[in-house]
Amino acid sequence: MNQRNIRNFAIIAHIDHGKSTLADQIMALTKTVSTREQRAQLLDDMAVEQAHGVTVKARTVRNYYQAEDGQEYEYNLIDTPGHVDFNYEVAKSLSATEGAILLVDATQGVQAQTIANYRIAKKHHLPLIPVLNKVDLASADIEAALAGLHDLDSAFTPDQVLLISAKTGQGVPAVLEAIRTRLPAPTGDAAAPLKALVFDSLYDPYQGVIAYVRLIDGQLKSPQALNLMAADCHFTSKSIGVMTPNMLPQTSLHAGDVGYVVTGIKDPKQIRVGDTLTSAETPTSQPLPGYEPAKSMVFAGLYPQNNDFPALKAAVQKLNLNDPSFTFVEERSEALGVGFRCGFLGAFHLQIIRERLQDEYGIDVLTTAPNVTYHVTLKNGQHVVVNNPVQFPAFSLIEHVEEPFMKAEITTPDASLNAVLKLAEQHKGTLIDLSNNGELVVAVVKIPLSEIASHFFSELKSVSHGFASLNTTFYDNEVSDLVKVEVDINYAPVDALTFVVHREDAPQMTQQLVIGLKSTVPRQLYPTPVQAIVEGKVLARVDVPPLRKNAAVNGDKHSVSKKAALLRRQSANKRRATKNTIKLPQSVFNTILGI
Ligand SMILES: Nc1nc2c(ncn2[C@@H]2O[C@H](COP(=O)(O)OP(=O)(O)OP(=O)(O)O)[C@@H](O)[C@H]2O)c(=O)[nH]1
Repeated sequence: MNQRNIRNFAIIAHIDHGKSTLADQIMALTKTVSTREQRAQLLDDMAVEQAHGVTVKARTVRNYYQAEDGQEYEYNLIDTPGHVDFNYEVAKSLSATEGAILLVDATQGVQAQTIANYRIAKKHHLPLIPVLNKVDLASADIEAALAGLHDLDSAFTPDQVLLISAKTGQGVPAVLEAIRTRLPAPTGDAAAPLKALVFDSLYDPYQGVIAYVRLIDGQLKSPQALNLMAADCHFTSKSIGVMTPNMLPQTSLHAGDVGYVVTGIKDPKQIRVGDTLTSAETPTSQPLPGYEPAKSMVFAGLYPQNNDFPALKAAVQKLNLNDPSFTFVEERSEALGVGFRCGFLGAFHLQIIRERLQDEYGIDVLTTAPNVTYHVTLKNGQHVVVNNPVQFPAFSLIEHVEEPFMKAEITTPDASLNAVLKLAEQHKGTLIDLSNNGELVVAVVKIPLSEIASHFFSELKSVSHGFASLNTTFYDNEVSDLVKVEVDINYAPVDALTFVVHREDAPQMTQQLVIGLKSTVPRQLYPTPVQAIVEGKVLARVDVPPLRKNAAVNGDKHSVSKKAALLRRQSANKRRATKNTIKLPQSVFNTILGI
């Protein structure tokens, strides 16, 4: 196809504003998928996506559009995720496009994630088509939403904004026309040496690594001798093609096209998203700038449930190829054996990775409590960076500890502002700015990342009746009063239960933890003490009751000799048990995730 007739675009929006529904509607209108194939949310086909109703991975689909000018156009659509944890995917998708549709739900107007995505697009200098969705709903407030868009960008005047219902299809043909008339065609040089951006990849058990590429210059054929420039990895393509959304083989791809390359490479480590693909014989002189690696914010240990570490390792490597935004290094825990310490973009990302390991690779993992990165300055002046609570230095050696703080932009209706600010305060947030954007208030709060890493987002949704939205960026590392909590079960420390908390929260959290552990630690023949220890002192303790009645307590009904025999047996068991460790089920480790 002539480059003039190609448009590469993405749809960006706040979570649930209707991106996937619009993508499905575009595929239906361009007859990319036949009605027989049509099923709601074609693009969100990953099991985790259907379970949570959100897009996790960006997708690519080629559509052919018969425009009003009588010509046929190639529309390469890249669907992007909407959750805060996946901003990284959005930036990756956008770098493969020449423009985007900025979709806003008319019942909610501009939200935090709309603003964040808008800024990412502007950073890439991408032209945007503003679109208001869900105008079919009675609760749609078009006037207010138009005003919000105009506040966001003065170029978004009401006559520029398209009104649609992605659900009924109303107004969607005008969006298809706007893509052609308002977004530019790619401008690569088809005669120049091949230069393509690898913007995504996945691992196929039969074909090896499949790379998704955007051709900037030149042509791609198959088989062709190719090179990944940053990795200096030479290979010969097995086949090439486009996504419709299923893989459709092609004989060639040209500058401006988006497609896939079956590389045949079996080692996932060889391919990095952001790398430049070129011809091995006539390489391009200048590689593309590539991506900045994503910064891990939340860390947790992942261990195989069934001790099958090699299987976990293979799965983690393959999954990392498809989602390079999580990091992993091997670690060993006394309680759990060999596993990985992984870094994630946020707590939701951790949950998604865990579920993908289970859905896509059949691997059940044990996870430890998530933590952030601590910067510890020791009394001897040494500086230590801690990503694993077990390595948190002894309290007697510590001068001070710094932890990451985030700048959280919370966009909320005026009515829930008080509840939202109270919640932020409970989580040690301090208000640094408050401004109005129409009906909405934007509160900017400085808050420790550790406080928002697990449940903050859902609490925020609940105090604001679902209306508040959150966008976070790194603020600074600042000094906090933090302590390490160690947990002993039957007097033996369980390293995987170690965590770091703010000193003021330690009494309440350790109490909650031991109460939780009382019902999850498997009962033994003798009472099992569970202790939470902070700086050498036991802060909280429970005894897990024995499987059988305790002779020492319930001895009345027995004769003296029977009682003595029972006591002897129980203490012998106890002596043995301090050496053997009790096998702990996942529920024990979940207790810590729940508090
Ligand atoms: N009434 C109405 N509902 C819509 C419309 N567009 C989308 N929806 C509904 O809104 C919900 C969210 O739509 P999705 O397309 O999944 O939203 P999304 O933006 O892709 O969500 P994420 O991928 O999670 O960011 C779904 O229940 C849709 O059926 C519309 O035009 N009208």
